Amino acid sequence: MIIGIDEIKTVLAEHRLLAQVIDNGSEKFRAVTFDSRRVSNETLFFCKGNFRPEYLASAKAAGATGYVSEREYEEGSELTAIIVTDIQKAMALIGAAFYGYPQNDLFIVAVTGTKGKTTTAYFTHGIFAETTDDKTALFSTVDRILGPAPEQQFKSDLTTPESLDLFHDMREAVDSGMTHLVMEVSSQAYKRNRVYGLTYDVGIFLNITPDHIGPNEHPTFEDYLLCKEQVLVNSTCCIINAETDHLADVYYAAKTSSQPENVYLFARKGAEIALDVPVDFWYNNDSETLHKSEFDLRAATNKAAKLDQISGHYEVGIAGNYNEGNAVAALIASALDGVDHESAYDKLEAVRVPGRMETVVSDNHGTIYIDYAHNYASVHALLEFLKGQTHAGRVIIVVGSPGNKGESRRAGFGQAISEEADVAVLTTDDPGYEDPMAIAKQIDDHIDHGKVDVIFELDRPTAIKKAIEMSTGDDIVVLAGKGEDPYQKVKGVDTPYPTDVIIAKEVVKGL
Ligand SMILES: CC(=O)N[C@H]1[C@@H](OP(=O)(O)OP(=O)(O)OC[C@H]2O[C@@H](n3ccc(=O)[nH]c3=O)[C@H](O)[C@@H]2O)O[C@H](CO)[C@@H](O)[C@@H]1O[C@H](C)C(=O)N[C@@H](C)C(=O)N[C@H](CCC(=O)O)C(=O)O
Ligand SMILES: Nc1ncnc2c1ncn2[C@@H]1O[C@H](COP(=O)(O)OP(=O)(O)OP(=O)(O)O)[C@@H](O)[C@H]1O
Repeated sequence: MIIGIDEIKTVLAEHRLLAQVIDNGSEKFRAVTFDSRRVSNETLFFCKGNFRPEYLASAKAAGATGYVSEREYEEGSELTAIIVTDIQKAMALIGAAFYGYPQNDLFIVAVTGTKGKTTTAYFTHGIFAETTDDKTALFSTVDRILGPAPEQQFKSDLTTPESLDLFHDMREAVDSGMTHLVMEVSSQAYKRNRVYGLTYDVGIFLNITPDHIGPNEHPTFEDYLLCKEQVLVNSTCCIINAETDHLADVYYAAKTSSQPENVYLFARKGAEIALDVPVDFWYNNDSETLHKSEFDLRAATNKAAKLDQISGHYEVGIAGNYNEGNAVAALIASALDGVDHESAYDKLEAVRVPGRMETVVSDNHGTIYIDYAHNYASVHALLEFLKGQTHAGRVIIVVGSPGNKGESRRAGFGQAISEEADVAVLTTDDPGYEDPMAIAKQIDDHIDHGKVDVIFELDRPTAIKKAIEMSTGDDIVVLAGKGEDPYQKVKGVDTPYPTDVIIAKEVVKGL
């Protein structure tokens, strides 16, 4: 790939981002990166985030011939300097141009929401994989799928990648024959302008509850909501869960860029809708067990009747009644691309998401559920669902909360535990640079000790062992928050961790 300085200047000027160009003769760039460790000859280097000038010196030594930055650096002397007013926006725009606007060759479904993004992305991907003959890429928190080769399928580091990585991966997907892309879009992606300028064919908004509010994420809930709504503002068609909090705000955001006939609302039958707009699709639970849910979906407006191929009966193979709503969103998205009912039905049943609702069964102790739930809404929904499904004795939960992010989760865990659990084993979950005991105590501060027994055990494998060993056959043991995450993030280092599932299986084997 190659990009010329004139194209860069035009792109930036059109978006009022160009402050100055100090031209040192570089006409073209053959690579773009924000990481000095990935520089090659004729690279355009981006100085962003917690950047240090020595990175630019390293980039220059490695062959960079130009840099983009919000200010001039001595370390970049002799390089062409492109000075911009917003580095993150500039990076997204230049990234799209450098990789030849790969988004134009993809039908893109973007999914956002506090909870259910990954599951909905997997449902949507499952349907499209079937109907496009596996020509659907996936950018999710768990996996990235860029093409058919094994090396094009790998674990993600971020939910929504940095813009240059995003457009690079889209280009690779297109060049590998992909026609569709399903991507999760985090609020942080908008906060950091990783997806600036990108538009989607379909945007899905699932729900919003307080989360990701803290020093490195969003300053306020309002900021979090605003960033999430940007997915709809940048989508041609919008799908909204009409049961979401702040529905009016979310709906008005969708209407800023989509005609009302392109905005679809769905809800569970009987739900009270907080806005006077017709719901396009209603779904109704037929039956649910700990292994699957069955539901019926009906089009309810003239607009929805045009997508009537998805009215019908469905089965999803991931337990948790909230997954029905996630599946409905995926069905509407697929209908907007003309997918027919039969193939959709078959695929939904088979879709699984690693680390969501996994089960380990023990003989004389409780059944163990491992789930990625990691805020108030998801822990509450999970525990309520499990209690409704089993005639359980006690609910024993093993849980921690990450350091340096999502600080509001700590109070949320305390609240959900007080409402739904009997015993809480407070432990470690990605403490970062914080003291895990201090985090555990903050969760404990929000637990009602009249209802819940609390045990502190910071070594997570030992916490899991204690929880399983104390359980009896009627109890439910829930290992929350890590799913199949194979690391504990400690002081900036991804420290290998066997996963909750493997630890639970080992404990059960040794009982
Ligand atoms: C707060 C935030 O979003 N930070 C992201 C941001 O960090 P940053 O720009 O400050 O980059 P940095 O890693 O500190 O390094 C600074 C710069 O120096 C460069 N560098 C560094 C070392 C070197 O030797 N040479 C060099 O050039 C780096 O490549 C980088 O460009 O850009 C980095 C990628 O370049 C991200 O890894 C990093 O995400 C951090 C790890 C993170 O935890 N992000 C979370 C909050 C996040 O984004 N989460 C959302 C999901 C949230 C949800 O569930 O809704 C997500 O989309 O994943
Ligand atoms: N629609 C929903 N409402 C409430 N809880 C949900 C919903 N969908 C899934 N969950 C719960 O949230 C957990 C995480 O689900 P999922 O990974 O799909 O969400 P996510 O939005 O991708 O999460 P994150 O942003 O934390 O990565 C699930 O394991 C489940 O417990």
